Order: sequence, then structure tokens, then C-alpha cells
Amino acid sequence: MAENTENPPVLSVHDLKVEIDGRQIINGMNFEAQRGEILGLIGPSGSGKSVTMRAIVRLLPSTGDIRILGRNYAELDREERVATQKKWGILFQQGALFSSLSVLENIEFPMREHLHLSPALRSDIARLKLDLVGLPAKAAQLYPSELSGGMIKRAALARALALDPQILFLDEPTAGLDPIGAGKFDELIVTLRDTLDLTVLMVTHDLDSLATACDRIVALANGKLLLAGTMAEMRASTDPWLRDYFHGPRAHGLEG
Ligand SMILES: Nc1ncnc2c1ncn2[C@@H]1O[C@H](COP(=O)(O)OP(=O)(O)OP(=O)(O)O)[C@@H](O)[C@H]1O
Repeated sequence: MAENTENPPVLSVHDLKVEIDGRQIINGMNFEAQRGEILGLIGPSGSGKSVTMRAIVRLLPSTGDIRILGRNYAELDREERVATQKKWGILFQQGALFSSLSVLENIEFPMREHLHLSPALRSDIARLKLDLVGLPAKAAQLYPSELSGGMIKRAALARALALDPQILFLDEPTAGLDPIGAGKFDELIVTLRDTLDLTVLMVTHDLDSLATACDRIVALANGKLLLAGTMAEMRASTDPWLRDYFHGPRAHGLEG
């Protein structure tokens, strides 16, 4: 792989392979994300989009070359790995908030783990994150069970931003939201990217998100890269799955 050491991609994945219970889920996946890009990761259901994301953030064992900000994670020592982990924030499917913690405590959680801050400062920063994602101050004391689906996503996003990451990993961020809520969430992601200089990898099935929020799209099929490119390039592809996906009945809003 050609390397641009002065301005490396924020994320590069080369020949990623993931095997689970003897089954090869990912079998040589390649893609890159440049700084400031919002990258959509698509593929058939069960094709391994979430597995790819989980492998990148080392929640699943894998082989291949994964570089974060130009550094190969496998070659980092323990201290450097912890430092790298602080550079990414993750929003899991369904938010994955801790149900026994308030929203504020959820946002404070990564700070407790990684930073030595006074409780007052930690709380102040968590409240700033709450504001950043458009949640009202009074949401701080609520518990996940008291939140709407859209509020859960925003609270989980605030937690993902707790350590001021450079890369955001979002797993189906708009799933389960109504179209208006989903559209607002996409707008929020774009605004955060613009204001916080984030690079975003977003697993999604949402064609509107792909059209409005994503700069480029990476399509995964059969454990490998099918195509990486812009929406226009995806729509021009003659691959049968991509053709169905981008020109099927649900894609009518994208025509023209
Ligand atoms: N922890 C696990 N144990 C066993 N199999 C797993 C595990 N995680 C994922 N898989 C399998 O890996 C494959 C890919 O799963 P993954 O969740 O990455 O798909 P996906 O592309 O994100 O699908 P969807 O769009 O439906 O969310 C599936 O067959 C799934 O059953």
C-alpha cells in the first residue's frame, strides 16, 4: 500500500480478516478514511459491517494492517494503545448506555476511566457535551429508560465525544429514528464534523444518511471491499446488489 507519511489517512484498513467461531466473516477488506471525511459503510445484512467496525476498535481479534493516524495499532506499546483508544469514540447500535447510570454519569464514564479530573470539572465537561449534541440540561439527571430513542442516540453520542476524539465510529446511528429525527441526527453529525474536525465512519442502511451526510461510501460484500466511492459512483455501478440498493423502490428520493 502506498504511504503518504506526511498526511496519512486518519484510518486505513488493509487486508483485514476476521474469523469468528471458525467462520471467515471478513476476508481481506481494504479502505481508507481521510481527515474530515464522513464515510458510510454499507453492505447486505449480516455481511460484517459491525464486525469490521468492532475489529478496527479492537473489540474483536483480527489480522491485517489497521492504521489509526498513520500508526499500526499492532505495533504500539501498551501506553500508546491507550492513547490511541482515546482518539476514537464509538456509538454502538441501540446506544448501549449503562442503564443504572444517569445520562450525566454515562457521559462522565470514559473520563473517569481515562482522565484524572476533579468531579466538578468532569461534570462541567459532561454538561458541555450534552449541550453539544443538542440535549437540554435537564436530561443530565435522567436515566436511559426515561429517554426517547432520539435522546438515547444523542446521549450515546455525547458519551462517544467525552474524550474529544478525532475519529467517530457510529453503528447504525439513525436506526429506529423517525425520518425527521434521523435527518436531524445526520445534520448533527455533519455539524460536529465541521466544528470538531472529526473523521467519521458510519455503518448505515439509511439511504438518506448516505445521500446527505456521507462524503464517500464503502460497500462490503462477501467479506471484501465491493466498491468505495461517492454516491454518484455507487449509483453508476453495474454490480447487481449496488444497483438494487441505489435504484430500488426505497431509493426513489435520490433519483434525479
Ligand atoms: N460475537 C459473534 N459471535 C458469532 N457470530 C457473530 C458475532 N458477531 C457477528 N457474528 C456474525 O458475523 C456476521 C456479520 O455480522 P455483522 O453484525 O457484522 O453484520 P452486519 O453487516 O453489521 O449486519 P446488519 O446490517 O444486519 O447489522 C453475521 O453472520 C453474524 O452472525
